[in-house]
Amino acid sequence: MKQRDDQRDAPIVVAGLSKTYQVPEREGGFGAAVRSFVRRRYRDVHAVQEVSFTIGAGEVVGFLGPNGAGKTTTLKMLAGLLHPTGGSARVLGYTPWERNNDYLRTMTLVMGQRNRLSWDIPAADSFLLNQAIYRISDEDYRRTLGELDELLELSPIMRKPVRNLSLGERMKCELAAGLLHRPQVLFLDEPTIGLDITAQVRIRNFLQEYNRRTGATILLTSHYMADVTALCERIVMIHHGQLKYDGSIADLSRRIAPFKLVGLALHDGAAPDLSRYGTLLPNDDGDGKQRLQVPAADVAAVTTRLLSELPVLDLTIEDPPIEDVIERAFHE
Ligand SMILES: Nc1ncnc2c1ncn2[C@@H]1O[C@H](COP(=O)(O)OP(=O)(O)OP(=O)(O)O)[C@@H](O)[C@H]1O
Repeated sequence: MKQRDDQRDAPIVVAGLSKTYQVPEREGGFGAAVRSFVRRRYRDVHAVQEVSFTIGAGEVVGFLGPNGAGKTTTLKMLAGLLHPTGGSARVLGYTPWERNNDYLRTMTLVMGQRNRLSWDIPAADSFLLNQAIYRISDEDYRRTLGELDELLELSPIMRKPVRNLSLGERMKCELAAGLLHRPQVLFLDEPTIGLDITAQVRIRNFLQEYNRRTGATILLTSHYMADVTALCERIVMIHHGQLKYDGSIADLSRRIAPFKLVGLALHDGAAPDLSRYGTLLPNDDGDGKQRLQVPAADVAAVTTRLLSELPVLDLTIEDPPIEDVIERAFHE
């Protein structure tokens, strides 16, 4: 069914979305294996439970959660690969799992851990196949490939068989294959997984630029917080399939970790009792500084005292690492 009536509204609207998998269950041993042929028992795995969120046009949102939280299951439902057990979702006005061709031509799902390029042929050949599948005109194909080449530097790599590419080169080609049809909505599942820092930064910069140029809406999962802080102002967090947080990283940080870290280097020989100024943290940064955890509201007063009372060589004020904030939020 074609449903373009609410396209003016938010491109992604998820309401009470749920997915329960039925997993066959049996005990170990030969007897149990035989019995399971006769009567198979199933266990319910509630992978996604009544999750709701709305994503506006052009937003880049980080979708976070620990292993097994239900992120991939949610993305697969939104990409039309899985039917939910409950709730609804509308993406660009379509119900994803109805798999309307117009819908499939306007979104993409790129999974960092799955290959969709053929291993034995050059990516350039898979791109041509995608041109045919998505019915992209020659003119649009040339233009988009040109842009992707400019941003991802594909020319040196797209004519080699995919099996001969490095992980980072393959990921660039995977992204290009997923974007040739210029989707308006991108679901990205760990797009930088396994890449070295340089390649991660490249992909990150590319996604930023793609979003700026095309206004595409992006929902992405990543276990690298640097991806999330660089790309997303907003995060949606799930845990055990349930929505845990939806909002800005800064608000989460203020709520979960309302303190700052004051880094302090003192002149040689000075060894005062720093616990009078805040909570002294183990020094594991290797930068020779001691770190004090200080309530955000007291930072100005505490640093004034430190500077006037101690022989300070260097003093820094830092936000708590985002990894710590997210970790605390999951266990709140
Ligand atoms: N096809 C399946 N059949 C049965 N259970 C599944 C299936 N796919 C996922 N699950 C289970 O559903 C839950 C959510 O899995 P999902 O892959 O969506 O999590 P995730 O947040 O993407 O995790 P990760 O960060 O490890 O990739 C897990 O308990 C997982 O074991």
